[in-house]
Amino acid sequence: MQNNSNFFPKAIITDVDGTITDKSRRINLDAVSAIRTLFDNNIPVVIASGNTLCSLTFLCKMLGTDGTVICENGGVYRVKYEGEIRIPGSKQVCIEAFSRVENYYAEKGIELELYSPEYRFADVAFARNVNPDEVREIVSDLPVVILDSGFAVHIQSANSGKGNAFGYVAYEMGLNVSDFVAFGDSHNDVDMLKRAGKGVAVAGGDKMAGDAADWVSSKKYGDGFVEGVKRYFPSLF
Ligand SMILES: O=C(O)COP(=O)(O)O
Ligand SMILES: [Mg+2]
Repeated sequence: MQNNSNFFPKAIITDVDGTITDKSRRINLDAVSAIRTLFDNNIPVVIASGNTLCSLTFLCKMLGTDGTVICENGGVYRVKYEGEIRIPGSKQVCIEAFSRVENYYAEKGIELELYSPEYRFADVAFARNVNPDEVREIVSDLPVVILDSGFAVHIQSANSGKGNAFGYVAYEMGLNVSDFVAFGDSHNDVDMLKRAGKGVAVAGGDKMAGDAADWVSSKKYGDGFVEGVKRYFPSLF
């Protein structure tokens, strides 16, 4: 994190759900417009989410970015559409951990709903009908981390968070993480918010994101994202 007031960011990295969407995952149209303004002014926009590569590729096409994405919370990343798909995460350890979690809850009569398992290369994501802290406890001896995006619980292999992939992506782009403003709303954004030159947490998100950020917007979700973009790129608006 940088604290100097002479901070001139060269790029942004942003979370999706809860940051450029509202709580029901409807995209904020002013956020779309702000992303387009940035990109059209040669400010790279990296999309970093717990979502899958195929859904984020489609989102990038619609937004009009160059396709640079961090997916599955850092389990997968790619620089530009034509870049190689890189998979620092290990799905096998996540599947093993999930099977333990699934059995634990099955004994209590609770079924876990997987999210798009057929499209995931690296992590396991499921519905938040159980407590993420309890899930963490169940697999505490395994080489996995449990992330809570506020929209899903994710099982990741250790060292495959958004923050790690952020470092790799920035390097491939010829930038430093300190050149970026990062935007997020949740626990799964914490390492990314801390690594960036400036971290912005949008209002309405969880406390951990707010604590990790340099600045918290006064407006919620996508409106907070736009507020942050205008704050750090005033000359473009
Ligand atoms: O996939 C999720 O759990 C939510 O994704 P996010 O990282 O864009 O908030
Ligand atoms: Mg989010």
